[in-house]
Amino acid sequence: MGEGTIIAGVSSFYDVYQQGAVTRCKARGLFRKENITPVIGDHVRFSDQGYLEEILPRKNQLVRPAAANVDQVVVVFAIKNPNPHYPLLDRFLVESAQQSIQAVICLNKWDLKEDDQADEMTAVYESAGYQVIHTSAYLKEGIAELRQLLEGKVTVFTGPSGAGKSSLLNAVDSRLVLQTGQLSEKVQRGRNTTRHAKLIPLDSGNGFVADTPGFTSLHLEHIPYPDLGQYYPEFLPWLGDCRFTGCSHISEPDCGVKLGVRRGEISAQRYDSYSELYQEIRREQESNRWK
Ligand SMILES: Nc1nc2c(ncn2[C@@H]2O[C@H](COP(=O)(O)OP(=O)(O)OP(=O)(O)O)[C@@H](O)[C@H]2O)c(=O)[nH]1
Ligand SMILES: [Zn+2]
Repeated sequence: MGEGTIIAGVSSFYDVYQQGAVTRCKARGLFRKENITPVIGDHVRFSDQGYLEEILPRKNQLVRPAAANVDQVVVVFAIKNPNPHYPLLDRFLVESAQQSIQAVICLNKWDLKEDDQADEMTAVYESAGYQVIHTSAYLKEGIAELRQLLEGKVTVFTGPSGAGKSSLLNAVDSRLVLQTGQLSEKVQRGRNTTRHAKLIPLDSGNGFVADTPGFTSLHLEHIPYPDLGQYYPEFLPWLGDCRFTGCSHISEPDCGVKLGVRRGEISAQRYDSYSELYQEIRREQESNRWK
């Protein structure tokens, strides 16, 4: 009997990583009957005959990509080319928060910086409680910090297409991208090719990363709209000041969150993106209720 981490899955076979060695295992019918699908990141036990026997309890589960036991999500945005779309960044952050996964923001292409905008954004997100790192895959800046961040953890890279996720992974450890085969796939089949997500073991043998194809939009209608405010960490200290329980922080009087915005403790940009997202998912969920 062995124990390890699933790093890749293709139909009903799974590659299980255990101290540098990979064993290809087959899932038993048992899992299908119980409606359990093994995913990358799963800690599993497998038999000497190469069957998956047991999936150990998951600490969390990410939907896109399907992965379990993720320690952190690194959300990569370029400061230019393409220009950052901050409401989309907020959606990535909300999705991680909802799954109780720590998110770190990586502002890439720092070599293209021309004005103070990226510094201002850094301040907005740092004051909201996020760790923000600055990188340039071109100039190899911030790469040591990024590498350190990955050590000993299971990390999923996400962010819009073209932000530089593959380039950063390549700068951290050239084997990472070679193993995903992504660069060559891109050349052969054009951009945005879909692949199965894989966990790639870091050079040090301690930690894994998964790259994901870039998203250009992210729908969050699975998040109940009354909960949305909980996923903006800078709102939390103000929630106790709302007069009404279940306050939407939009139209009610005596709202703690709005007070935080007036006092300059919550960024107006973050509040506006909250309010827009709230109304969008509320509309969606209310119209579904009558279907
Ligand atoms: N100037 C500059 N360009 C970069 C940097 N990092 C990546 N690029 C360029 O940005 C483009 C997109 O980089 P990728 O690494 O393919 O981006 P990605 O996020 O993996 O994109 P998808 O696979 O589509 O999700 C490429 O042309 C890179 O050469 C950087 O730090 N500075
Ligand atoms: Zn409120």
